[in-house]
Amino acid sequence: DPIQYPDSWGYPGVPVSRVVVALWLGSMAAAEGERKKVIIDTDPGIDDAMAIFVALRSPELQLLGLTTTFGNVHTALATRNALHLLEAVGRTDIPVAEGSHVTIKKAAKLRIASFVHGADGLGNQDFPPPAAKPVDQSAAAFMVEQANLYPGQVTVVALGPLTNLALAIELDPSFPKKIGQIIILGGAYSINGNVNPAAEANIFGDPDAADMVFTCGADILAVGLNVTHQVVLTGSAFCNVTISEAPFLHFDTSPFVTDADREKLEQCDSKYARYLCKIMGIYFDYHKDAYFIKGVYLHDPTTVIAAVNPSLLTCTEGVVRVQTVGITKGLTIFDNTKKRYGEITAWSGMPTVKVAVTVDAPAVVDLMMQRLMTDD
Ligand SMILES: O=c1[nH]cnc2c1ncn2[C@@H]1O[C@H](CO)[C@@H](O)[C@H]1O
Repeated sequence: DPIQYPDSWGYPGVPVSRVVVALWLGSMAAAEGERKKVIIDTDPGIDDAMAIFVALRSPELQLLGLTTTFGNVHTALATRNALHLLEAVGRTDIPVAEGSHVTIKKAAKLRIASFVHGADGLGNQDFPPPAAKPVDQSAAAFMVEQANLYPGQVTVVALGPLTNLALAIELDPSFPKKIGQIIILGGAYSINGNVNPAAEANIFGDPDAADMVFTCGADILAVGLNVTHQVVLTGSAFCNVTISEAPFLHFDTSPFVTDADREKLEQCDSKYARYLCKIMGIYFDYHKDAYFIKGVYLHDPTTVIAAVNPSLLTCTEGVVRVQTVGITKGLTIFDNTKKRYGEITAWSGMPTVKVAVTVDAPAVVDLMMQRLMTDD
């Protein structure tokens, strides 16, 4: 039966049936359903902490869970840190599933980047152990379960080595078709790596797993150092650069920067910014030592933002294979598929992936700052 709306609703005197109301409510529900369901596979990690907070603060995303891996820290510590980060911002409603402690080939000797993030992965802050525990399910099993629960709708944002995703593919060969998208922070496309001139850290961490994932046929977007090295959170205050380093500086040498992003974070009072400012120092020190810059690369937040607002990046499409042995172990080689080679290659007939080529870096930094500088 018709409902009479008040004039102020813009339906003067027009009876609107309950069907219309039902449709309207239905579309509200659809809008809720349109939040992108995301699993973040992570090895926290200072920029992982930033990325997880950006995800938590983004209404475009629904964080289904965190899965943990090795890389910046060992997996057990990654799990502890993931639980701790959720606890620090009051989001213990989000499950954490622990991932593999070894590479896909069961190698236990891992390359851990504690020199980038501190021995505890979070700036050596001596945080107390979290009260919560991970769920009783492996990271790979959690990914497979969620992909089956919401076929075609789940995005995995992979911020560490790709072992858990490779295990998910082994566990369920239909996983690549059921997962909506995989956004990978990994590789260095036509530029040097950060472990050595050939390799980026996440791919170097488990090149065999990476090659499996890149060739699995899923909808994949790879965000490499060629993109993330353009996205810099600028640092504040005095920069201790000696004159001998000056020829290598990418940025100006003026000792004081007053409008730096770090300073803005320090001056605001959100719980996210407060937490991050506590742990960020060592990440800044590392960038000063390694790259001679007054700022830090936003690898992980940029990758989460590729899920939040894909229009901030452009990409190309082709086949990516990973070198798994030798001095170029971890090298990602992209075939643009524009040439028909005279012989069959390791790239021939392989599924294509998308590789990010440009980024609106100021917009990515702005979006991250916006999300982190306000509370819920
Ligand atoms: O020099 C490095 N060596 C190892 N890992 C690094 C380095 N710089 C950053 N990351 C970490 O690895 C990912 C990007 O490759 C990021 O997650 C970052 O935290």
